[in-house]
This record gives sequence, structure tokens and C-alpha cells, in this order.
Amino acid sequence: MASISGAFSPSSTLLRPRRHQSVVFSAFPFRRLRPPQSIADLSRSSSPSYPCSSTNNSLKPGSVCPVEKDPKKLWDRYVDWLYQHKELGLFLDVSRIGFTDEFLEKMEPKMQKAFQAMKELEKGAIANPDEKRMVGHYWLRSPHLSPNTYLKDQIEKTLDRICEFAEAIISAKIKPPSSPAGRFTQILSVGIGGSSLGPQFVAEALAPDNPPLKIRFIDNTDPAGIDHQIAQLGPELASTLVIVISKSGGTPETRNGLLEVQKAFREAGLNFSKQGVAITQENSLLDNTARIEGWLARFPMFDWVGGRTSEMSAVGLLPAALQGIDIREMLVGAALMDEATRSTVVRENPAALLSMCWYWASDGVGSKDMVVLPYKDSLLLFSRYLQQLVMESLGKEFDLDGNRVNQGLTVYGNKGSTDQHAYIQQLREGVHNFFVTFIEVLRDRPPGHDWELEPGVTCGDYLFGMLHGTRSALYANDRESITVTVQEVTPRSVGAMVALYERAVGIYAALININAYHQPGVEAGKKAAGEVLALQKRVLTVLNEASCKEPVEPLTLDEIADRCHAPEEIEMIYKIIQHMAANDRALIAEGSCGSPRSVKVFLGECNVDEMYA
Ligand SMILES: O=P(O)(O)OC[C@H]1O[C@H](O)[C@H](O)[C@@H](O)[C@@H]1O
Repeated sequence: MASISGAFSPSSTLLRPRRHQSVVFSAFPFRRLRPPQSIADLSRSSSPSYPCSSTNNSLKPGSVCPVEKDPKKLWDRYVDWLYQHKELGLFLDVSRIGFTDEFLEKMEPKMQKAFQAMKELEKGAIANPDEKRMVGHYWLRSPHLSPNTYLKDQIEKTLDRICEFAEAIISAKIKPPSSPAGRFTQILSVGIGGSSLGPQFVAEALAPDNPPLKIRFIDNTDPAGIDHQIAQLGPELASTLVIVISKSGGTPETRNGLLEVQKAFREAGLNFSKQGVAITQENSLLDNTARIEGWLARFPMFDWVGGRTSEMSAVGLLPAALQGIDIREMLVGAALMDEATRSTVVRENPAALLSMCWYWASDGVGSKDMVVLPYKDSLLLFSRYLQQLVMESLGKEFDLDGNRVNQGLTVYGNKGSTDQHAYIQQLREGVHNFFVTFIEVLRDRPPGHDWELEPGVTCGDYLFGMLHGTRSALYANDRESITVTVQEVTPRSVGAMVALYERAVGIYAALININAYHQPGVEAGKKAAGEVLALQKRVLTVLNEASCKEPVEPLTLDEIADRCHAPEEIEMIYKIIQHMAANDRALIAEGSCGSPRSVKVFLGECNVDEMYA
């Protein structure tokens, strides 16, 4: 790599655009052998072999299988395993994952079983048995594959409506009633989890510098965060289209976000219903609210699309279209990737290659974390998006046969090269509990804008050097990695990447025999949150009774817990008091919060109505 010295003495040399450049690359003559019939065939073929012996019944060699270091053999492995999708301009390099021929051979029957499971899923099987639901996100980009014409029509009609609505908003055929701009200029998206992460990722990746409508998100029940978003809109609230997204239509954080935004509208003298849009399942609480209040529009979320795989439904497509992103291109990218990932030849199926690598790298039990490092600022949120897609899908206590398995695959990462200045030190030299996925984007800038900031080297060359330097340095220390390469960040390539990972998760889930499409663990936290709020109400009632006495009776935490009939909840009661005391809740706490036993509490005023309620 070029030396750093002199890096800040820009040379103004403009690069001559070479029109043939990308063509040369995409037509690079990667040798494609006659497709082998199975992985087992491959292991008997001329591919280089990696001499790791397997321990008894494990699919992976027991201890550490040293990765190939011989440059010539590594190049052979690179060339042999390089996957290319020509039409999408996407490459997948798995050469720096050390799977062996023996591993591939043993995996082959499992892979074939997984392909069969995916085939049945796409045909409309109840692939989510707990919730008795079909899993149909693949139909969203290929409606003709839906199991019946009713679903096909639903998908197509919804897509047409999204396009028409977005066009009417952008062209100001539909206007907000009291906007000085005379048109919608902002989107405020209210939603959480799968109803927000995809739209956030896509906005960051694809929104133009000056979109027809700018988007911001409320994705939490943090009052300060909500206030910040509303304050940032300022007078533009009058020109804001509020899209409330919730599949269930009853998620508390989203409901709270909606109530806070509606209050802001009231206070600004605006009519929310003329600016509100709902995306939710038919007849959900949100749907009924939107219908009764006469909101501007309602779009459906289908029962058979899960939140974390909803990017190609109205959830992802409506916000994207309103930002001027070509959503039909996103769908084309996803459909092309779906087609490629239906192949039952592992080597020719990039999602199968990914899931097979995950299995190898994490022993099929999540023993290693997946660090996702896109070297492109616009893909910053990809790892965050993947975190939900992968971890909520694969992180399960039981397998499909009811065995306790505590499965999962941890995902984290932000972007390169920024993360090289944060935690890559540990990855290179510290605890060896991860593998990396590099996301490489070949095109640095739009054509005609590049320049050499030192002789022969552009800013993008540095980014390129950082990626490959890190990949090599990690590999030299036996740290495995996968590299996904795309030509550019476009609606098509983003659609393809979403589809690639959706399918990889589906295949991997089949390999480890778990239901990827439910999330029973999330319910426990929601239920516990409800219990905390119920306890808070009981605490307030007890305090009110004591505070209405003459004279007022300050209570210790033990006394409050006893009167709430919840002595085992004393710690939570302490936390409730601490939180309310910090938030001007007419509650007076004497003593020191640092020594909870000294605390005595009463209310600043007695609420007589509540006493007799
Ligand atoms: O879209 P919603 O029904 O509001 O759900 C939003 C999110 O909430 C949940 O707790 C689930 O774990 C997520 O999978 C879901 O995406």
C-alpha cells in the first residue's frame, strides 16, 4: 500500500474516465467448470484438498484446523470457489473460510434437506408451525410464485397502490392541508424492530442527496428521542407525512410514538388524520384506529410476512418510493437473487455457500460471532439490519423437535475502515471468537468525479487497501472471513443483498433444525415490562392512600412492598421510586437513594378521587 507520508498533499490529477472499465471487470474470464452434481462430487474433483482430519462424529475437525497459507494454493482455492452473479454484478468469496472436502461431503445430505425445506416453504407450507403461518416474503418480489391467485393479486395491487400513492405525494397531487410549502417535504416513520430497521438501512444506503421527501425515524419509547425528532421538524411538521408501521398494530413503543406525535400535531393546531398513514395487518388496533380517525391512507401488512423479512412489502417499499428510490429495481434485484439461491448445487448458490460457511465457522452452534464490515458509509446500517434478521431468526431455545439447543449466531459491526480504529485490534490479536464478513463495493464514486490525492492513488484506493489489508492481516492470524463484493450500491444490489441474507438465514435455520420465523423469547421481555407498569400503578395507589392520611404517613420501601403484597418485588419498587423521583412525579423521597433502607416516600399531594375510585 502507498505510504501514509504525503497523504495530505493533494494532487489535482483528474482521472481519465475509462468507459470500458466496469465491462472489463464483469466479463473477467472466471473459469466456470461444468456444474458438479453435488458437494460430494466436488470433493472428488480436482479442487485442492485441505488436510484436516475429522474427529469422530463432529462435522468439523475438532480443534483448530490451520487455514491454508501457501499463496499458490490459496489462489487456487480463491479461483475454485469464487461465486459470481453476472447480472447482479455480485461476487462471493469464501476462500478464507477453512472448510474441508470432508466437511462438505458430510454436509451434503443436510444441505439437500435444507433445499427441500426451502422449496416447500416457497410453495406455501406452514413453515412457522408455532404461529401456524406460511412464510411468503419470497412472493413479494415474484408474485407469480404465490400459492394462490388471491395472494398474487393482493401483492400486485398493493405494489401498484404504493407507486400511485408515492407519485401523488411527490407530485403534490395529495397535499397536507396547512403546509406553507404546499406539499409534503418530510416523512416521520414511527415503528420498531422489523417495522423500522429495513427502512432505516435502505434510506441510509439509497436515498439521494436531495430526496423529494426526507425521512426521520421514531423507533423507541424514549421521550427525549421523540422530542428531538419532533423538534428537528419544527414548523415542517405541517409538511410531514407520518407513517406508522406495525405488523401487529399493538406494539407499545409504536403506539406511544404515535400518541406523542398526535399530541405534537394538536399543539401545533394541525389535523393529524390528514397527514397520517398506517401500514399494518387488516383489523389490527392500528388499522381500526386509522380507519375510524379517517387517516390519509392505509396499506396492508400480510400475515405471512414476518417483520424482519418485510423490507420488500409496504413496510420497506412505501418509505423508499417516497424518497425517490426505484423500488421496482429493488424487487428485481431480490427476485434475481432468489432465483440464484434456489439452486441445489451448493457451489452455485451464494446463500447456501454463506450458510455452509456459517456452519463451519461457528460449529453449527453459534460458537463464533459474525462481524459484518461494509467498507462503504452508505451501508453502515446493514449490520444493524442483519442483527435482527439473523439473531431474532436463529437465536432459539428449542429446535423443531423440542430439544433444548440454545441456538444462535451473534452479529455485530459498523463499517470499515472506521472500525479498524476501534476494535479490529482485538479481532487481530485478542480472543478468537468470530469470523468476518467484508462487504466490498467496487465503484468508489460516480464516474468522472475521482481524482488522485497522491500520485496514482485515490481516496477510494485507500478504502480498498484498508479492506484488503485487514482481510490479509486477519487471515495471517488464522481469522476466517467471507467477502461479498458488489459493483455499486444501487436499488438492485441492495435488493439482492437483502434477499441473499434472507435465504441464507432460511437455509441455515433448516440446517440446525429450528423455526426461524417466530420470536417467543421477545414475549418474555414484553410481559415483564407490563408487570413493571402494573406494579408501578399499585405502588402509586398505596402511596396515595398513605399520603391522604392526616398526618401524611411516609413509607419505607419494605412497607410499600408489604402493602402492595409484593415483598419479593422490593428491588423493583425501589427502582420505580427512583425513576419517578427523577421525573417530577409529585413524589417525595426522603433519605438517600444510595442507601435504599433509609428511604421514606410520600406523595406531594393526595388524590382524593383515586382514593374512592
Ligand atoms: O411490527 P410490529 O408488530 O410492531 O413488531 C415490531 C417488532 O416487535 C417485536 O417485538 C418482534 O420481536 C419483532 O420481530 C418485530 O419486528
